[in-house]
Amino acid sequence: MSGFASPRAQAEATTSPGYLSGFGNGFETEALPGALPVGRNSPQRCAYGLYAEQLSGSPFTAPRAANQRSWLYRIRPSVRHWGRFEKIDAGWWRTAPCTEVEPPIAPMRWDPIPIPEAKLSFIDGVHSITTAGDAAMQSGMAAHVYLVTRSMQDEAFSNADGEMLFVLQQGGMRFVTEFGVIDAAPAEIVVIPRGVKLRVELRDGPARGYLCETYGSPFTLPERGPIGANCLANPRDFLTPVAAYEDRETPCRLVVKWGGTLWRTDLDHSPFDVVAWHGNYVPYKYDLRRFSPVGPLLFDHADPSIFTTLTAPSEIPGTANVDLVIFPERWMVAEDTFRPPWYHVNIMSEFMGLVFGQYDAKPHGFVPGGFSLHNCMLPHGPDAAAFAAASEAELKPHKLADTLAFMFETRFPQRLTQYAAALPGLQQDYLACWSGLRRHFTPGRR
Ligand SMILES: O=C(O)Cc1cc(O)ccc1O
Ligand SMILES: [Fe+2]
Repeated sequence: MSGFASPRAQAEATTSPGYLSGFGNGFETEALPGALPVGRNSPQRCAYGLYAEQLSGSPFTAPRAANQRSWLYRIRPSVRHWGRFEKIDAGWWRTAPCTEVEPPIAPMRWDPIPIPEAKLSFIDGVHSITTAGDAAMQSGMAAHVYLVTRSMQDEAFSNADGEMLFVLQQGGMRFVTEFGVIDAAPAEIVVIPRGVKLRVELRDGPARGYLCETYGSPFTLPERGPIGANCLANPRDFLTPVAAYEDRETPCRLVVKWGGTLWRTDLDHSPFDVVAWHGNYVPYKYDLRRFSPVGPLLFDHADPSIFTTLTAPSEIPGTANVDLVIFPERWMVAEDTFRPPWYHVNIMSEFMGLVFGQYDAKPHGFVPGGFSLHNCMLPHGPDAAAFAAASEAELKPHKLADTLAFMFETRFPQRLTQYAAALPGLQQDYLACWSGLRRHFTPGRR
């Protein structure tokens, strides 16, 4: 899987100018001709007086399929972006273990959080809803809602605690990273690996969306098994930015999340100073509408794992630290089948959000920007209205159109944050959506 590309070939090979296509490739890209050493990583002197630096996203000795690192050729090594740090208030950002609230033994659902008037950068705008596992054990995750009303300016952020997966719901955002620039819009996801510096800017007004922070291994593509070599999320639809750098000797504030604490230092230059890089430890974006769903063609409702877009595996096979599962537009064709999700009690815990449209199991009450939590072993399923409609529906082929929901599904029970427990949009009557599910049992009649 070589991503070799000269600057000219890059432009020809990518679907969009400014991006390299593929997942897990050994990419290479340079913003100045000849900035990348040829055939070696650490020449005695790098071109243009750059420093060479390796960024290791996996242990050196990780098996080939999981081995991730990139080589960065930059104006200063990262250690020169490191100053005297002081702790700053983490706002509503929480890190596992976070035991401030005892998790309620109930399915829960929230209305969308309104975007406030106050000026919130991405760093101030992370509002944690759940945390799971333990960041210091490099295991578990957190589900957040971000509310961003101002661009970061002369500021940079990096997260040592985990990889960040953004699901954009409202408002486009520009992610300026050490590897280059990613522009993303609602229905796209953006993944920023652990330790990669970024600056988040708004593109068209305030933004709201979801953020999964995964403390364990990075997200990767799931195996396709008997599905074969195509469909689901196809590697070529993942886009990584080409190198772009700032040569700016002006003040910049760097905030690093490390051990659940936000640390701040002041630099006298921009840390986005990577002129060229190569490797497979990279940020990327993906348009969820490119996902090619595969599903039941004759009868029954398959497990939602058929819609796994990315998986962050744990040490236990098939038991993800966290999966990103999506519920995209698709045709429903199964005969003699209750087509919406079945009723369910699950060892994995399910955080769900809605990017746009309606979700078939919950036609009302679960709205774009809202979210729900169906924790470990807590029963849930279609609400009474969805059950009634699906039980009576004429089973013609039917398109679930204009819809995009998703789930962060983790092996760990999710703890609720104080912030989420106190949100005015927490639906106190969520259980009532199932109260219309009356008994229909008639032992005398089949
Ligand atoms: O709505 C949910 O809870 C998610 C979900 C979807 C599905 O199709 C089957 C099971 C399941 O948990
Ligand atoms: Fe479920």
